[in-house]
Order: sequence, then C-alpha cells, then structure tokens
Amino acid sequence: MLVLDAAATASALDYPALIAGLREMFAAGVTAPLRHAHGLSRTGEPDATLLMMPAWMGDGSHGGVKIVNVVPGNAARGLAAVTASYLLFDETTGAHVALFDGAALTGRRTAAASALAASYLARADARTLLVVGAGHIGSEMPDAYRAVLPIDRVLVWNPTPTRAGRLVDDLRGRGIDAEARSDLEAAVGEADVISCATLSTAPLVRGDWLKPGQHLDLVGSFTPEMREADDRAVTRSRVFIDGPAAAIESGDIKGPMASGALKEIAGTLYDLCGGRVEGRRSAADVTMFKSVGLAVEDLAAARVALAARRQD
Ligand SMILES: NC(=O)C1=CN([C@@H]2O[C@H](COP(=O)(O)OP(=O)(O)OC[C@H]3O[C@@H](n4cnc5c(N)ncnc54)[C@H](OP(=O)(O)O)[C@@H]3O)[C@@H](O)[C@H]2O)C=CC1
Repeated sequence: MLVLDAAATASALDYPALIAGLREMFAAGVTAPLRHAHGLSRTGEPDATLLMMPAWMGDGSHGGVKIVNVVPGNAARGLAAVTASYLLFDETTGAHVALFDGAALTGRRTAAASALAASYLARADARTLLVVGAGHIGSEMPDAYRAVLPIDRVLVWNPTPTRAGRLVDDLRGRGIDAEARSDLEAAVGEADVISCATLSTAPLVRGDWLKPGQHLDLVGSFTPEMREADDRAVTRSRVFIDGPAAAIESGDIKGPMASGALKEIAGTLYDLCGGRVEGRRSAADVTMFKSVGLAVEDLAAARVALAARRQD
C-alpha cells in the first residue's frame, strides 16, 4: 500500500489537476452517506470525537474513508488536537490502495473547492484576492485561486498580525505581490474576491461593505454558532453552497435562513459543475459561496494524488 506523509500528500496535489478532478467528480456524482460522528468519553479527559467520512464512486473503481480524531485533551500533553488520515480502497476488490495525510489532503481539497466555485461565480477578470484568516486553509487560498483566476495581488487580514506577515513574506518570496492589512473594511473595498477561513463566532465581513461584482467565499463556519459574514451580506448576494449539509451545519446559512434574510439558495457545487444552474449572470452580481467540506472532495483529491504518484 502506498503511504504518503503530509509533505508527500501536498506535493501530489497540484492545484490545476486537483481542481479538474473535483470538477469532474461533482459533475459525475458519487455515493457519500452522512458522515459519522461519535463521542469518545474517558474519565478525567475532555470528550474526544471520532469522525468518519466515507464515499465511493459506484463504478467499481475507488472508494475511501477519512478518519478524524479530535482530542481536546491533547493540549495538556503538548500534542495536536486533530489527527486525520485518508484511506483509499479499490471498490471492486476492497484492497486498500493508499493512505494519505488527512490534514494535508483536507487543506488542499478545501482551497480547491473554493477555487472551483469561484471559477463559476467570480468575475473572470478578478485580480485582487483578500485572504481573511492566515491559518492552514487560508494560506492555501492564493495558490488555489491563482489556478483559476488572473489573481496578481493578495491582501491578507488576520486577527494576529504576525501570522498575516508570515503568509505575506511567503507569497512575496515566491514573487507574488502581497500586503498585510489591519483595516478589514478598507481591505474588502479593494478586493475582487474575499476568502474567509477562520474560527470566528461573530460576523467579520459586513454586507454594507460589499461592492457590485465581488465574490465572497466563506469556509470557516461549521456550527450554527459560527459566523464569518452578516445577514446583510447574504441579502446582497446570490448564495451557493458546496452541498446540502451547509444549510444544516453552518451559522452563515442557518442564521440568515432563520431570520428570513436568506430566501433562496441558488445552487450547489454539484449543480454548478453539472451545468444545471447558471453561475455569475452579470458583471455586477455579488456572489457568495459557503462550504463545510464534503467526502466527495476527499475522494477526488485521493484519486488525483494517486494518479500523480503513478506518473512519477
Ligand atoms: N469548509 C471546509 O471544507 C473546511 C473548513 N474548515 C474550517 O476552516 C477554518 C480554518 O481552519 P484552519 O485554517 O485549519 O485553522 P487554523 O487554526 O490553521 O487557522 C484558524 C484561523 O482562524 C483565526 N481565528 C481564530 N479564532 C478566531 C476568531 N474568534 N475570530 C476570527 N478569527 C479567528 C486564526 O487567527 P489567529 O492566527 O489570530 O489565531 C486563524 O487565522 C476552521 O473553522 C475549520 O474548521 C476546515 C477544513 C475544511
């Protein structure tokens, strides 16, 4: 069985190939049951969680499962709270084919899904990307977006400025025009695409700041209590989601639905990639994409990484 660590998993996931793989998979559709979440209780420890996200092609080729252990008690041991792996199997024989680092796979496929959505929803002439949240996922966004749009300027806002500075230094070191920003409202005003990947529980991006033609990408909120944008941002936008789970899990969709601010979801990534729903309709549209992450994306990424390794 092929076993790839974090660095090898990331280097097998080149963005153009990964985005193409996701597009193909969303258009074809796969079987992906609701993910499992199990509480693991131990005396004297905060509760841990075991998450499992399975998916299979249904054509005899591949299936896979992501296994994620979230152990808050690891903080006291000086260990990471999250451990994740992705196991790819042969759907016909059941043979286990490859094991990938789950965090690296997730970081890449999440940014790739945002870029894929933007390929339908952002203006084709979008040049300035604002990254809100310079963590693991946010740091992936510039390369992912540059694979689908003519992005030649990256602005970075982060609650802790030193972390924004680190991402800016990395981008500049690779010849990309990048600047850190401390005033989020002013930075939104300069951007064509705004991509948020934070743990925020209060809206960061305000709808009153948005301008015609902008695309807003929201990655962070995965519980009803988490928000990255306010209700006004939703009322100003045509709203798309990765899949139906976003409407159940994320405060950025659930909140505006409950308040009546969100009357209609325009479509999912399945609809966009399958050609069933029109993406951007005019240069002045404001568009929004909210993702929570799907097993189909993990499976697509694992297959792309396997193909890349077989070509080596
Ligand atoms: N949609 C999807 O498919 C996926 C979504 N995610 C989600 O994306 C988000 C980012 O993940 P990841 O990059 O791995 O996490 P990281 O821990 O690497 O980065 C977290 C980021 O959030 C910022 N942040 C933390 N607390 C707050 C707050 N209260 N308000 C505003 N910003 C805050 C951090 O700022 P600072 O540096 O100052 O601490 C940092 O920029 C998470 O919510 C994660 O669950 C993850 C995987 C897939």
